[in-house]
Amino acid sequence: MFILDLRTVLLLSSVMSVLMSIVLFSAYRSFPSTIKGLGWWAASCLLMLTTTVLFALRGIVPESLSIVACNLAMFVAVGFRLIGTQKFYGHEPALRRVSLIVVVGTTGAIWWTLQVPNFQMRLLLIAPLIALLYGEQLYVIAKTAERHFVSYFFGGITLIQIVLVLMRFATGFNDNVNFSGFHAVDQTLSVYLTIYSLMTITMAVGFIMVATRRLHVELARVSNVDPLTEALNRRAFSDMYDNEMRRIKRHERPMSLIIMDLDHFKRINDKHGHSVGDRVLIHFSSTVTRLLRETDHFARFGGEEFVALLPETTAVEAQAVARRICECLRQAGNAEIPAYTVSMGLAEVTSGEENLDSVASRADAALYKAKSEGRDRLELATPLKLVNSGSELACGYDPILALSKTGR
Ligand SMILES: Nc1nc2c(ncn2[C@@H]2O[C@H](COP(=O)(O)OP(=O)(O)OP(=O)(O)O)[C@@H](O)[C@H]2O)c(=O)[nH]1
Repeated sequence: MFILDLRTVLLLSSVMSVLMSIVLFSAYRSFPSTIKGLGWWAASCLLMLTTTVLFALRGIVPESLSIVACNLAMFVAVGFRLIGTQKFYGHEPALRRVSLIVVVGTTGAIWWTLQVPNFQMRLLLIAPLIALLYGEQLYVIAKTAERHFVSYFFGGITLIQIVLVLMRFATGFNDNVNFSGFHAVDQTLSVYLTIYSLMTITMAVGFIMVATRRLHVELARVSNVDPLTEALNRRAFSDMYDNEMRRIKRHERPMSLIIMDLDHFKRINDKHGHSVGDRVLIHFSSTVTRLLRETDHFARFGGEEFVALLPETTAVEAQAVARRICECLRQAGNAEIPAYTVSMGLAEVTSGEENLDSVASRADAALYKAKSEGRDRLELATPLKLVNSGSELACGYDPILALSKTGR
């Protein structure tokens, strides 16, 4: 009959658990503090190691250690996995629920080990409690994790853990179920414990995979956004522009680019200080982001100059957006920041051949005009074909709309 040498399996699983917890602790120390939960996961790996070692010592050390302490370590380890997962995905950690389950489970383990020894009852109590903890972990992953391979992997392992624990629970209804030591391990239990050991390691791999993926996403985000305003930076915006250009070539729908420059920003800095100036920039960025569509792109080009790209939007439609932004800003002044205004230059992009520099310089010229015409207004850039035609119109502007201070 095929019986695995369980002590060897448990020894290997212990070594792997140590290695995994070292990897997770090192990630915990070196990953950005915005990635939460890693310390809990690392601690859970060490506790799982304790569980495995105590289990392997059955028959050698007293049952209060090899059974009661072993179950306590397992409850705390699975609880830590749940808390780590909740913290990782930004949920409130269920500390009370986990503590309650640990207390109930451990009390049951003490009672049915030391007072009224009963393996079957112990199993029927402990297995569903562990399944509950894993169930909540699966719920958090399903509800919050991004749709990506690593999340499916992590969710999949958690689901397998639940199935394993429930299968173990089902064996509790078999009156012959027992564990009388490593000398008398039957095939089913041997396979179950081997899979369980493997799952312990696989779960740690899952932690590392989701944490690494989060680090990747975080780094990509940091390298794409301006740290003060969280708007895109110029490089990321340029990539977005190239993507939208490809779309224009396919669908031939125009898009609009608006360059925005805060008015007399130097005065705000001089009068209220740099930190208030920074707050104005943050306020401006969040206001515009709120007023744009999710498919629009918004970037800070430097200083107090910003740019918005509105795909599938004509100049006429973009003017309505610009008007909304100007109106919103005029009502912005409060105790935190002074009232401020913005000037804008708008260029419509109709050709899939026009590069960002060319559109931006047309919009910039319109912006310059808005500034010289009194600020707090929008000017429309000369269409590309007129710029290139060499006609009289090529050096002039055709301001379809200049927003007055009343927004009309
Ligand atoms: N607080 C703060 N100020 C900045 C930042 N970046 C640039 N500035 C300041 O923005 C000001 C821009 O001033 P100017 O280019 O003269 O423009 P302006 O005063 O807005 O005048 P107009 O654009 O003509 O209306 C400068 O004083 C810069 O120091 C920043 O990140 N934070």
